[in-house]
Amino acid sequence: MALVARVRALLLPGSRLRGATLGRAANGGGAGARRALSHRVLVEADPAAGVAVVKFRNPPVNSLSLEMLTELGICLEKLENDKTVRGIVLTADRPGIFSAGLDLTEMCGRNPAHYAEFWKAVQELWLRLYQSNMALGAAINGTCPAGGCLLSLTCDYRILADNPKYTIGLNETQLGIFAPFWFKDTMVNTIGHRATERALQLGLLFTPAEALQVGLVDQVVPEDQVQSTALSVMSQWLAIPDHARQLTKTMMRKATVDQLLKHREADIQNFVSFISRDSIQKVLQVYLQKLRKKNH
Ligand SMILES: CCCCC/C=C\C/C=C\CCC/C=C/C(=O)SCCNC(=O)CCNC(=O)[C@H](O)C(C)(C)COP(=O)(O)OP(=O)(O)OC[C@H]1O[C@@H](n2cnc3c(N)ncnc32)[C@H](O)[C@@H]1OP(=O)(O)O
Repeated sequence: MALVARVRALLLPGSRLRGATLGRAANGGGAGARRALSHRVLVEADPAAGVAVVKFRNPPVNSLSLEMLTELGICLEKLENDKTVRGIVLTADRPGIFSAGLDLTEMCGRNPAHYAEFWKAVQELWLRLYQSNMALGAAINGTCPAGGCLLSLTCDYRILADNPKYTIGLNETQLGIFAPFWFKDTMVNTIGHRATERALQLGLLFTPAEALQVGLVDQVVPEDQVQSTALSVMSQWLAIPDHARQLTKTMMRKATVDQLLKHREADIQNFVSFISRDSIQKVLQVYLQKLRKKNH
């Protein structure tokens, strides 16, 4: 059975995320707040506010492995079907690393079928987030490179913790790979063409001050206020009638979404043949070894 189907089977039947019946929170949250948990994602829902906080908990670095992409996708699907939820805030369960981006071990030393399955899952999560009818906010409480940055860019707004260690950007070229067209389009839609061209060619990771200046994030706040600020900004988004906000969002994002939908299969094939090249495998392995050497 493909991994997506396996995780789905694991999560759906007896899952604590099943249906709309999330458990009541043991602590924290408003009256009636509910808490649910899959292996890698914690959901804290506050039906009174109409908001769910989705927390990444995939140690050590919240990398987007196939399992993580799948679990996150299933959680989002459930929340989208929950009539009490109108907005979602994405954040890391533990401050320090929002997400280290795509899991490099999924792109190294595997076979073409695995690369295709992985890339399809990346596309699916992006499509789910970028087309979501929910208002989406990112409470970025840690470093946020590459795929982590992409996740935050799918949201309607971004709040970043004021810590110079928490850099954000699409740094793919620094690894010797590059951001595909729909990563690029998502950034262009946020900060414009020229700033994206510079950021992507140089693989820039922006400090909070730089990210604010270029418009990659909307607000930089003290570290202990990231989630509360994201929730308070969410109340502004939810003050707008849903249908009007959703139609506007669709109008703004449709052309970008359509590009990927139109070229989805070709994009998978391009990824597989690019990532399978010996030269690309070599640079990824060297990069991973460098990361690992730090710790051994
Ligand atoms: C011609 C047609 C072409 C068509 C083209 C189509 C597609 C284009 C091709 C490819 C597109 C790919 C797009 C890729 C997107 C990505 O997201 S790539 C991932 C980029 N991420 C990074 O560069 C971040 C790397 N990590 C770090 O910089 C640091 O780990 C950190 C996040 C700053 C955290 O630092 P620290 O707290 O010090 O933790 P460690 O560095 O010690 O890491 C702990 C362990 O975690 C492992 N790890 C870190 N990041 C990743 C990762 N992304 N994936 C997998 N594993 C990761 C690290 O190796 C450590 O492991 P050990 O415990 O030492 O074994």
